[in-house]
Amino acid sequence: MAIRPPLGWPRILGHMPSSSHPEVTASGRPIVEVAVGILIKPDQSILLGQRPEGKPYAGYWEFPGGKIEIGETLLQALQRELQEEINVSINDASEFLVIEHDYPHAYVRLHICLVSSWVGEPKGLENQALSWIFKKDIAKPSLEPILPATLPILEKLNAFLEVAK
Ligand SMILES: Nc1nc2c([nH]c(=O)n2[C@@H]2O[C@H](COP(=O)(O)OP(=O)(O)OP(=O)(O)O)[C@@H](O)[C@H]2O)c(=O)[nH]1
Repeated sequence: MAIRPPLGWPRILGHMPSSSHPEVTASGRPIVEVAVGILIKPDQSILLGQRPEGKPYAGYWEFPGGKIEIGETLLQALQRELQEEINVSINDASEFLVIEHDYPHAYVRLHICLVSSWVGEPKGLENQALSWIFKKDIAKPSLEPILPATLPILEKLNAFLEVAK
């Protein structure tokens, strides 16, 4: 099955959301733009990683990714983060979803992309644990705890994969 976003979705991988003046929320909090990658195998299992020590929510499970740096496009940020965190290189990705979440430490906007092709075997380069989740467990993985903003992504991915069957 080809993994691609629903028809009509904007192609934003070349979009450069960061600038030296980040967007702010109505209450004045800067919006932190984040590139997030869902590695998905042909059998539709997906990769989660555990947040390393020293970061907010250390030990929580999340998708690989991180903040988009000034001057980077979404795809460039995703390529850099996946290389730095899990040692895989990618040429392309498909936009899947954008969600925002208000954490005590930051207000984040997550640009979530599906990645169905990569080079290299994923390996936690920041000493973080990695785990493949089978398709049947995507809606409710047994891994705990999971980042609050990552849970709705798993639900939406599960629904998307069901429809795309
Ligand atoms: N990578 C990733 N970040 C997520 C997910 N869900 C979620 O809420 N986030 C939030 O998005 C932000 C990502 O920032 P990060 O701290 O991982 O970024 P980074 O790797 O650039 O870290 P650094 O600033 O230490 O270099 C965090 O506030 C994190 O809580 C997810 O599934 N994956």
